[in-house]
Amino acid sequence: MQLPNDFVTKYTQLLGETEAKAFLASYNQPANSGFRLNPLKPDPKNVTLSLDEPINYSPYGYVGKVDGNAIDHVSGYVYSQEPSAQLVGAVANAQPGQTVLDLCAAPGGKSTYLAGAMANQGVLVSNEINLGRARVLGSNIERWGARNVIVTNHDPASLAKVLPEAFDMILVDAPCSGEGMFRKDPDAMSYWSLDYPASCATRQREILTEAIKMLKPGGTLVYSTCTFAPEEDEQMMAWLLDHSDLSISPITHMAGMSSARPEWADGRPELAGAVRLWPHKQLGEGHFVCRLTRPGVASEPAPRKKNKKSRGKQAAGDSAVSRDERTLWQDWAQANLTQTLTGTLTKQGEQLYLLPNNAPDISQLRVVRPGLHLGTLKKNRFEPSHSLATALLPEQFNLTVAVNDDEYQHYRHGETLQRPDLHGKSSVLLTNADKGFAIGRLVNGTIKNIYPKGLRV
Ligand SMILES: C[S@@+](CC[C@H](N)C(=O)[O-])C[C@H]1O[C@@H](n2cnc3c(N)ncnc32)[C@H](O)[C@@H]1O
Repeated sequence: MQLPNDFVTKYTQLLGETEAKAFLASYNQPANSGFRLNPLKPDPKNVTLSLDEPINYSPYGYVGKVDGNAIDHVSGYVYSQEPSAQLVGAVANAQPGQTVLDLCAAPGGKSTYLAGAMANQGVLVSNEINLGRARVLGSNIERWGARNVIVTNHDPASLAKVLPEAFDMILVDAPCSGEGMFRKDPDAMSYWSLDYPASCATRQREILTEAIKMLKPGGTLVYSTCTFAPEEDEQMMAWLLDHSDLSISPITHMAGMSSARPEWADGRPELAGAVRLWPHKQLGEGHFVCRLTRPGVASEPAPRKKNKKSRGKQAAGDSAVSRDERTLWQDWAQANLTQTLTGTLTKQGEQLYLLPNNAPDISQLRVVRPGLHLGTLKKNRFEPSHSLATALLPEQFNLTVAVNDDEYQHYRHGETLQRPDLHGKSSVLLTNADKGFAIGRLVNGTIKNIYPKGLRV
């Protein structure tokens, strides 16, 4: 790979001749692929991918390449994520019941990690500034089957205005100069110049300034990049220490991890508590991760104030859903599901969602996905959402239909399936290799295809 001359010179000066040689040579090696299993699934290891090469710092992580059309991927049993990116979720260590923000979240690698660790308890707000990318994030959250995720589309400053001190944990996986992406995406190199890290750093300071406003006292902030530039890594953390009450909470080292380099910033020793993953020292593209905590103890959240503007047309809250609409959903759920789902019904247009319990007030936010998508409210009829296929367990459906590999392909093409022995009309969960991947509509022996057009092959 032809690296920019300035890049070579910069890292030769920083690392010294010998280490720089190994580092720069790593760019001639192929990129590493990895994936994570989904702890939200009933039997997460039930996948056809090899689990022979676990990633030591990522409890559900393995080395290997995912096929996007395979049932493991389509059913949300696995998420493709290169090994070193998995350290971020591991360090964040999100807990069930927490209120968590992933501020720069698309396409969702870290958010799916956090959601898996939270076990559908608590609330994860996954925010993405770019609407197109926020929609991709929404569909990855859907495939992963997480039920407690609210996907928003905001710049950090406008989010901070609405959600001050709202989160126990905030992840800032910052937009960066992406020096760890060059192997995966050589085009990323075309943006690079000697000045590029400094311009990325300006944006990172803006993002962090807003992020810390949203952190509760006692909360944790995790900052990460996929670049090696000290301007965006150690120097950014030194700046944050000077501009906040946060302090670094050192990351315990495991094989392959290196300490961050205080001497590449202002030399303060605590910066060594952050971690660098280098491509010449471990299997992965490279990352910088730093965990910081805010002093204090979080107080109980203040009771929600009713917002005058949003009353009546509230985006969040049961009040937005009429009694008839609620009945449509409840009738469908009673006929097709074995368990009641908890949360607050909310709607966007004719789309019905289940907002997780204890969700922050989202009525002032631009929301792409307010929790679990339940389905579409039609006139006198409820159409279940595809999300239910990946978010619910097979035993939560009254009727599941196992399909073979050919039928799996056919259904994903948009074809109907035949089951002459099944009578009546109902919704069914379709499974392949015991994994729910789609909802179908049974009408007297025929399973009509309601697979979303955007997901068809
Ligand atoms: C490194 S990527 C995030 C990757 C993601 N966390 C994952 O694991 O899949 C950074 C994200 O920040 C977003 N971004 C760009 N400018 C931003 C800004 N000024 N404020 C917040 N986010 C921004 C980008 O659109 C991008 O999706």
